Amino acid sequence: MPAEKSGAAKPIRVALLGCGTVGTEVVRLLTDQAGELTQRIGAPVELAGIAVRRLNKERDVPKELLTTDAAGLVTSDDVDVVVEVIGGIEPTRTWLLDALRSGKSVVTANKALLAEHAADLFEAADASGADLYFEAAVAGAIPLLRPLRESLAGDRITRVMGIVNGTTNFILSAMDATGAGYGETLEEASRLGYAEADPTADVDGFDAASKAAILASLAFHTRVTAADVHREGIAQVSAADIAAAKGLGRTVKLLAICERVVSDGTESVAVRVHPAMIPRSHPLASVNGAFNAVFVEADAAGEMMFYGRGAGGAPTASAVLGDLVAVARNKVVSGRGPRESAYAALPVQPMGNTPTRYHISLDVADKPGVLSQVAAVFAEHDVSIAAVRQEGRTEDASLVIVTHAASDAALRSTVDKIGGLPVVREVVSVMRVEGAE
Ligand SMILES: NC(=O)C1=CN([C@@H]2O[C@H](COP(=O)(O)OP(=O)(O)OC[C@H]3O[C@@H](n4cnc5c(N)ncnc54)[C@H](O)[C@@H]3O)[C@@H](O)[C@H]2O)C=CC1
Ligand SMILES: N[C@@H](CC=O)C(=O)O
Ligand code: NA
Repeated sequence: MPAEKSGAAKPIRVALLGCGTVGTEVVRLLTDQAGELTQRIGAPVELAGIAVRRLNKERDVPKELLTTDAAGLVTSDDVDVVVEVIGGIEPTRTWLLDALRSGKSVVTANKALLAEHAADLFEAADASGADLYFEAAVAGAIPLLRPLRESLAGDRITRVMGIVNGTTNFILSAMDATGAGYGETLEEASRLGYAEADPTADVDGFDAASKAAILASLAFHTRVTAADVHREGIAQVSAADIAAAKGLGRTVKLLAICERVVSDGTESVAVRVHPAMIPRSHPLASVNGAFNAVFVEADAAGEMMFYGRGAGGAPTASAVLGDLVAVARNKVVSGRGPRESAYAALPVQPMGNTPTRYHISLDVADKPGVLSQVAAVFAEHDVSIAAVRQEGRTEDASLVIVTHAASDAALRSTVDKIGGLPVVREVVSVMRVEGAE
């Protein structure tokens, strides 16, 4: 009789690395749902140990499981699966490679590690036949990586675009809704467990860039690392930018955009993270707080939207537990989940070549000929103007310009040259524009 039907299946022994915001919730869910998980997996799941940095910190987890010997735990014969919720590159990379090489399946929420070292980790997993799952690493609780790796594996994905960082979305939403300050909102995001241990990873766009690299790799069957992603954070987004967006019926969001590009018959990928103005009528405009939402476009399936909680202890632990059930089920039937799929080996297009649209808000001298001087700079760079609005008949006139799509390099040079015109007092706001009017 198969082990899962006999009721005497060997327990799946789990090593947990890290017991912070996410780790504590993983322990809680594992404990609260132990009976149901056994039914779903066909074997009980048991915690073999929890690796922490300090043993004496107050935590609501079984004290007898705590250890500071993570290296010993991950290769212990008593462990079948390693769940990593520490974060960072080292020493977690070494521990996870050791675990995979010794045949233990790995579940991790660590996007920074995956975005830099996926190739090594998958290679180690292949060498021993272990599983590597990481649903929590992108868009927290939202099932997104499993759909890309499995459900859409028969289709051709052309674009993945969305909001993948809860902390910055929390900050931008508050700035837009109440005019709240940047610093106080970031503190609140950290208190709620959304921000990374070093929140500059969130605000400077590193976290979203790691997630974009993972999404592009899975969607396009290629290898994209964080270093391949054009990255801009939200530190430069000012109250003036938010006000300018509002004036145009738009709002500002930090977007991750992964696209397949075909030029002269050659295929490449473009992967970028930057703030952008989107119309308030756009579905992403109503994604607020720590929520995430991601659009996926595929040739046969068309457009899909994935929406839910992108950060926080319990939502992230939900994704970790889903992966744990998957790898435990595979262990029970001696099966394996999907391996790395990077056969396409597509080049990454530089940001300068990527077509984008800009919103530019200028403080100009209101005298005859200003508009024509500004328009001449656009023409010189082959950038076509979609809309112009001039306001004020005093010394403090403002000129708001929205362009049609042009290469990002041409738009950047246009802005630089305009900023140097004597009639332009200040370039008040420059931001990319996404989404149809
Ligand atoms: N908090 C969230 O909303 C989400 C977090 N993640 C990822 O989950 C991972 C964990 O995040 P959080 O729980 O929020 O972080 P956290 O900072 O609350 O927890 C990490 C824990 O690891 C411990 N730790 C650090 N170095 C250690 C070492 N050498 N040995 C043992 N323990 C060590 C820390 O003391 C801390 O308790 C990170 O990779 C993060 O990017 C992913 C999605 C959402
Ligand atoms: N710091 C991240 C946590 C989830 O990945 C975020 O804010 O989205
Ligand atoms: Na997810």
